[in-house]
Amino acid sequence: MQLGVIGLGRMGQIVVDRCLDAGHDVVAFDLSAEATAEAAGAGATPADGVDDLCNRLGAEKRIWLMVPAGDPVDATLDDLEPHIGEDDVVVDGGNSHFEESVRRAEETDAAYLDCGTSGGPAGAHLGFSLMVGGPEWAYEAMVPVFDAVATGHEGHDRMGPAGSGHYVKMVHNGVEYALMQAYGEGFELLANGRYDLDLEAVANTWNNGAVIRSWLLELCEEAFREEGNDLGDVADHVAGGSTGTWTVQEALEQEIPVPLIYQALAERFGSRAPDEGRFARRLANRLRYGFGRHEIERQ
Ligand SMILES: NC(=O)C1=CN([C@@H]2O[C@H](COP(=O)(O)OP(=O)(O)OC[C@H]3O[C@@H](n4cnc5c(N)ncnc54)[C@H](O)[C@@H]3O)[C@@H](O)[C@H]2O)C=CC1
Ligand SMILES: O=C(CO)[C@H](O)[C@H](O)COP(=O)(O)O
Repeated sequence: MQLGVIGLGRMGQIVVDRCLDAGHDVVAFDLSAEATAEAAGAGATPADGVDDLCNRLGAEKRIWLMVPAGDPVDATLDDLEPHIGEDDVVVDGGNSHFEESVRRAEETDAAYLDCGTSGGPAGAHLGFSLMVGGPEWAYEAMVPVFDAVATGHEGHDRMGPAGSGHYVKMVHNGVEYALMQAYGEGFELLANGRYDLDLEAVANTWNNGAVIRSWLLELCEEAFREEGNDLGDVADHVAGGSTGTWTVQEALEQEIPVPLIYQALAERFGSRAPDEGRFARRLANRLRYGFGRHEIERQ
């Protein structure tokens, strides 16, 4: 199958690589010529703009957007608009707000799939978990690509109509915040508690059979191994926060209590005050690098 990929950063490059590995033809474009060249080096056909990318795709175009959420998605859709019609499929694999995705699905001539993507750059070899919203026929048309980009056939599913994929991913991120906060608080207590503990060893023991084992806990283990038991110079500052804010806003609107997710979000905002040296926040800062390759802020 032939796929156009627009946005070739940490995540888009993996979409390209995994599609090429699965035998698909990829036409790739990024505003950064360096990123486009990297995709070409992996075997994709480089395009020098959205027009060029579309001209290189045949009929029934299949296009994956992996640009930052917000204006870059709308700008790319504006550029695509003269080239796409009802037989084409556009996938937005970024962290867009679900309501924006509903609007875009209504405004776009092509079938529009909002695709929540989880796994981060570190999941390159394993594949992603994909939560897809939009028309069923378009989802079915993209299955060969989803099979390649996800962990396999079980790694993707259609959640429902337009917006539902990004809605599920938004809630996923809220859960991610709360889990990070829970691990952070536990390790903060252990780091400052009664015993002189090796936290990497604790995390390793928990990861082998404990009820609370998980990938995030494996990333805690990696953080202690690489930064040291006291997390070295990792700062008490947690960036990000938009997807968690959306989750809490939606919970308020639906009158669903989400106190843990709210508290985790509040801790992030609290971390923006002068450095208090909170261990839980320093671990969250380091974990965001672990799963998303978001820059570690250091003291
Ligand atoms: N990093 C992560 O762990 C995850 C990221 N995401 C989402 O995936 C999307 C992409 O994230 P990353 O790859 O991490 O970002 P990134 O910053 O590494 O890459 C974004 C790329 O898009 C390019 N770009 C920006 N505007 C463009 C435009 N108008 N046309 C063409 N290229 C353009 C940039 O030059 C850059 O190469 C975001 O929505 C992000 O929230 C989703 C899941 C996990
Ligand atoms: O989606 C992700 C992980 O699942 C990204 O890493 C995202 O950037 C994390 O959310 P935020 O930036 O709101 O902390």
